[in-house]
Amino acid sequence: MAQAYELEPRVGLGECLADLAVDALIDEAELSPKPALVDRRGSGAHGDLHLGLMQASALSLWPCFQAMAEAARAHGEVGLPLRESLGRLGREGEAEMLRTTAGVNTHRGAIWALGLLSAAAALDTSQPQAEAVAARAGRIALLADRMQPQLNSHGDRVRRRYGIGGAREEAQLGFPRVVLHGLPQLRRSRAAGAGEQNARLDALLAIMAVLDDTCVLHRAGQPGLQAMQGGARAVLDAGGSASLAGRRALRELDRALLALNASPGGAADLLAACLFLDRLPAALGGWAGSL
Ligand SMILES: CC(C)(COP(=O)(O)OP(=O)(O)OC[C@H]1O[C@@H](n2cnc3c(N)ncnc32)[C@H](O[C@H]2O[C@H](COP(=O)(O)OP(=O)(O)OP(=O)(O)O)[C@@H](O)[C@H]2O)[C@@H]1O)[C@@H](O)C(=O)NCCC(=O)NCCS
Ligand SMILES: Nc1ncnc2[nH]cnc12
Repeated sequence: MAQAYELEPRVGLGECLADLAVDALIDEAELSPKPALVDRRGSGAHGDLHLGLMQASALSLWPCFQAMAEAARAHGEVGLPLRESLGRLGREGEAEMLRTTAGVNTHRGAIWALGLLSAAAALDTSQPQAEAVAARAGRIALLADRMQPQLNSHGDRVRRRYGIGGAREEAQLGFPRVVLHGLPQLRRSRAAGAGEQNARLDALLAIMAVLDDTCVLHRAGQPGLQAMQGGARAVLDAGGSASLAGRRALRELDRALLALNASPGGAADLLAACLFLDRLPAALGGWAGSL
């Protein structure tokens, strides 16, 4: 069963969306067993991350998501002023995350994805369906932030080396891996009777099977990306994480990615985006209030 979110009348829209975003991040972090990622079992392929840090990082981002939603309501439309407000708030959110984690990058991609989606959801509460919200987020992401400092990120280096789009393009296209792969798989697995945790694992695998994850490419190159995409497809083809054969294939995938030091951190962020979008219509149902 999907989690139910009900708005208390006194809770503001920004607070509601920040709750949804943080819940999605915490649910993603706690979901287990995820291949080579931080979960309840341990740190996966990460020497510098653990579950407590992921939870603390998620909680530290609540004010950032609330402020992004409020900025969207204040600006009232997709445009450069909103894009540049979100860029500034995103950079402040990153700084707060790094203060909380003593410099470890836990959720950079998640700030980007969930920040855009929170803003897009706040812009038009009468259209809370995943496709509409993701498309609106994409229109914001297409605008160039003139204040954006020159990047020399892992993602930037990998994009130039392999000619792939990365986190920015995923958003600009309206989050196709979430809307066309993760969400449909989440719903298919639920409908087939998989428990909620297995349905979420299947959604993660559906995203991994098609994502050019710059985190994996940076750590393990093309062999890592092929292992991630092919291994995730194999789990789903074997019957998904709720089946015995699928569980075996999932253990194989975990072992293969750990051996390659390949962590699908981008796919994990997009699973959180998927959970956020899945819950949004129920959370915003009948919303007629203001901030
Ligand atoms: C546009 C930005 C997202 C910057 O993107 P860019 O690609 O230039 O920078 P990165 O620093 O590499 O961050 C991108 C992160 O996005 C996730 N990701 C990867 N691939 C995809 C994909 N195909 N689609 C969507 N998302 C993707 C991924 O995040 C996760 O991995 C992080 C850990 O990565 P890394 O730091 O490389 O860590 P390690 O491998 O562990 O490093 P070492 O130990 O080896 O050192 C983790 O945080 C997960 O979240 C990518 O890392 C955007 O950030 C930006 O422009 N920001 C500026 C402010 C702004 O405008 N904000 C807007 C607010 S709405
Ligand atoms: N569970 C997780 N493990 C490692 N990196 C991540 N980035 C986002 N979620 C993550």
